[in-house]
Amino acid sequence: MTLALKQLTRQFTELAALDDVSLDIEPGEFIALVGPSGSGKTTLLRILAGLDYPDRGTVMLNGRDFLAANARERNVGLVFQHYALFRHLSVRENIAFGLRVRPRKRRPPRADIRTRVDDLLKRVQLDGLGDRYPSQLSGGQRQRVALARALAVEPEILLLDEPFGALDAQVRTALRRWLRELHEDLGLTTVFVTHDQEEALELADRLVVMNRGRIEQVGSPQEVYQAPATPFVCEFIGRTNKVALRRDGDAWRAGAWSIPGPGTAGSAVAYIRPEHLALAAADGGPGWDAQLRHIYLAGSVAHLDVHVAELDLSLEVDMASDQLGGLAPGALLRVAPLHGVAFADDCTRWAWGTGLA
Ligand SMILES: Nc1ncnc2c1ncn2[C@@H]1O[C@H](COP(=O)(O)OP(=O)(O)OP(=O)(O)O)[C@@H](O)[C@H]1O
Repeated sequence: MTLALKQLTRQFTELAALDDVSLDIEPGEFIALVGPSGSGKTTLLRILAGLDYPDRGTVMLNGRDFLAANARERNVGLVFQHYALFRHLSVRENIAFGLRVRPRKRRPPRADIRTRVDDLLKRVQLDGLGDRYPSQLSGGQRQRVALARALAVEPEILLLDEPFGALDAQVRTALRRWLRELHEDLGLTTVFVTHDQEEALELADRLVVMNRGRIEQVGSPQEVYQAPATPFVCEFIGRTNKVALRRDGDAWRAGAWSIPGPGTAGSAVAYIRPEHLALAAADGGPGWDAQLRHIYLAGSVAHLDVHVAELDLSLEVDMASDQLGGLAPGALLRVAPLHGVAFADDCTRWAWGTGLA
């Protein structure tokens, strides 16, 4: 039941909202669409939902034209960021709506609808609130009702656009784990739009990173994080340090540190994750002399701001808080990149260190 998107293009203005997007979504997959505002995520979701149509391209499901089916026939569940509930219906009635409006032949008996609504209320942790009206709920509770309503019709494909955008961090974390379990329990195929990278990295089987209507990279969270395919992905997913390199014989050099690398271009940029910078006492090994400026403690992780005078560059180094020892601002250190990827001016990409591709 692969959902095969081929060369989708959607043009509202001169700049295409979707530009030649192709993607195969496998049954049971949890896909996260990530990208900056305006990159085309919602447009893609709306096309899958049957709320919009591409100017070019196809979507096939089991070899059948998915775009030819109307929104109801597609068997998708939808939750948008501001997906209004019916204000004049109670929570129960909202959840039951999709079942009640079915043609008589496909409509479950009343008692079954009641049982299913009870079950969904429990699943979204709103049992006891079924008789309230949307105006009597918090924003987060309303989104959970919207989710329950989308699930009531037992969709095969669940489409979610920033469903937890309105929730506070703790509830959000709890709900996303719950959503992942639900996705597995119900055997759903889920496409999830989020601005929150951490959410995407934690939840998804595969991330689709979008930029200006195009797909920059598709891969598992680990692939996208550890082996970003483009400079955009390096900067958009996770945090990274950027170090300018120049060609030096067979190597690429930044001050006292150099790495081998291909290409004939004159300059390049290395992208190094904060946790891939190692700190050591100043012993003259490969790396840079640096001074520790600040330590920002964030629970189990410490973010260190170190300054490399020879590059006139501040770098962010992450380490486990319990490894800090006696480190204090002002300390003189040696900083050495362990892994990273680099892109030369002519777009040649290479990785160094272990565990990267
Ligand atoms: N109905 C429309 N008419 C004109 N332009 C539109 C329309 N819908 C979307 N766009 C434009 O298409 C581009 C992609 O929009 P889209 O909503 O898909 O982005 P997004 O990645 O979902 O952004 P966000 O994260 O802010 O929701 C934007 O430049 C947007 O302004």
